[in-house]
Amino acid sequence: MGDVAEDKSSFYSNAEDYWREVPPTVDGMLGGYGSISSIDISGSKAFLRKFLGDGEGKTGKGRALDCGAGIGRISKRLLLPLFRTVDLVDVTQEFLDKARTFLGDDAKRVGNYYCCGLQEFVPEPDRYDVIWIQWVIGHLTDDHLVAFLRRCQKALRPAGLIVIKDNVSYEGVVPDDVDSSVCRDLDIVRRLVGRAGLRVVHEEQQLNFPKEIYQVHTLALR
Ligand SMILES: C[S@@+](CC[C@H](N)C(=O)[O-])C[C@H]1O[C@@H](n2cnc3c(N)ncnc32)[C@H](O)[C@@H]1O
Repeated sequence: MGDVAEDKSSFYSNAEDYWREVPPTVDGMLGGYGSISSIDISGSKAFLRKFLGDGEGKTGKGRALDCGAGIGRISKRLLLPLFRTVDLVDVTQEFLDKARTFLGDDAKRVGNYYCCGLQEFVPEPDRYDVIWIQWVIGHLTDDHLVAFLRRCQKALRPAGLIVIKDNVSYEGVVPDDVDSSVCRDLDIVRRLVGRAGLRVVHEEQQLNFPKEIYQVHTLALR
């Protein structure tokens, strides 16, 4: 990832400082683009439905993990409607506190709220049917992302699936000094996924997002 994250500790602490100041709202989660949340969720639902079901080789609907969950925007409208139980992990405690009310009645079906950076988080082995990682990989260094994906693979149930949905740059690694993150191009993301020993089993571009923002791609991994 070059120089950007050479000083790893400030790369992470600057991001934590940034997110601590962001309001715990859908708009806050999406950098002022709260209005695209419905399109995002509809696209994700259609993507995930291709894999879920009861037959041989289908992904189960028991338990999902929402990574970099924030206030639970994705848990509320995508994961809790599809899975019996959902765990949330995020580095910002205030967002997880907000999730408890934001998720309403369905908060009953949240198993755990883990306040932890993904660079340190160890999901329990053999636990999840789906591990959803959206708009957060840019906060991890290359090595930490690869290591996290490896731990995620161990945490999957049979026929389980890891999904990365994130911004992709046109070319190379584009740093964002405001929130202390990077945006990688699709080839770089695919290479890191390969280094983690995972295979891309399906890939789509999210359509109908505003033209001025990064392209967003969704990758299903096993
Ligand atoms: C752009 S928001 C996306 C939230 C959610 N995934 C969504 O799409 O609504 C990024 C989230 O990542 C969290 N975050 C930032 N760095 C993190 C890290 N190293 N580990 C875990 N979460 C992190 C922030 O607290 C914030 O909730």
